[in-house]
Amino acid sequence: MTHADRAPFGARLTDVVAERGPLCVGIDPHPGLLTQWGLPDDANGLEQFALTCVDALAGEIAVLKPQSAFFERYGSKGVAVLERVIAESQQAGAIVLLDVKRGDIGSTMAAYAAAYLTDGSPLAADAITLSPYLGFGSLEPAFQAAEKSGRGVFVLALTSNPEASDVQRALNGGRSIAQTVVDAAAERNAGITPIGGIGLVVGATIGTLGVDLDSLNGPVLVPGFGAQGGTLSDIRTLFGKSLRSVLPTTSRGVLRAGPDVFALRSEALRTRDAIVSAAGHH
Ligand SMILES: O=C(O)c1cc(=O)[nH]c(=O)n1[C@@H]1O[C@H](COP(=O)(O)O)[C@@H](O)[C@H]1O
Repeated sequence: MTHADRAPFGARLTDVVAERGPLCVGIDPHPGLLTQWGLPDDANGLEQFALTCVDALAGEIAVLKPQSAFFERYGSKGVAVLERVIAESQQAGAIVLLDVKRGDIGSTMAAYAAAYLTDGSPLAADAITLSPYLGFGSLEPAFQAAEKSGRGVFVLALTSNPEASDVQRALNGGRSIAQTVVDAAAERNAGITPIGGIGLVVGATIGTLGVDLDSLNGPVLVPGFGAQGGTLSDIRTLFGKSLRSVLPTTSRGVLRAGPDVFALRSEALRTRDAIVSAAGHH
């Protein structure tokens, strides 16, 4: 598929979530998980792990989120596995959100956009994660490449780690940094139906939301439930009426059910069903 016939990301995400339910599963091949699955901590073990995840999940789960670092640590062989994970997951109908958390000066950002958000690149995914630490505006080349090709981005706003609040909750002219990220994303998503392609990342573990997401008009990726201690009830409390655009994501919480393909798939489906009933979705 080329950018000419790919629908905008917000529409594609909305459709796949309507069909498959609101869940993203992270493909995070931790060395400890490889061991638990009886696999060697090398590129062959990585390949078996990652392709088992694709086999179990890509035909059923709306979004898969491979975490790049766990592939990069095996060098070029690991990156080759990541390329297969992206291509084979897309073929099975999943949206692939490549978790790379990029952010750099504009001209270098253009090179990241060419690598991850442009047709013809072997690492092009449907969306990537971005860090706004160099300023939201520095991410512009990624926004443009994504918009042009029916792809999306998820910008870190309130991350799930305990160190996050020093920076993200700091005030800038009376608004928190996180709120400035929300507002800048909202401005770019305004008027797009059903939703815009600039998503945000807001952790399930953050305690209180403290930002106003009402005008975002974009998806919210919510990591941190499961292995990091966040619960579905935390998600419901945090997002209340904006719950419809929330996409919970979990990695270890599902991956620990492997290596059996059926056990892995049923744990993912069980998680998805729990989200659907907690949210009163669909
Ligand atoms: O962008 C992310 O995906 C992300 C943002 C965040 O605030 N917290 C967070 O945990 N993540 C990622 O989400 C995944 C969480 O994995 P588990 O804790 O195993 O569910 C990891 O790949 C993290 O890198």
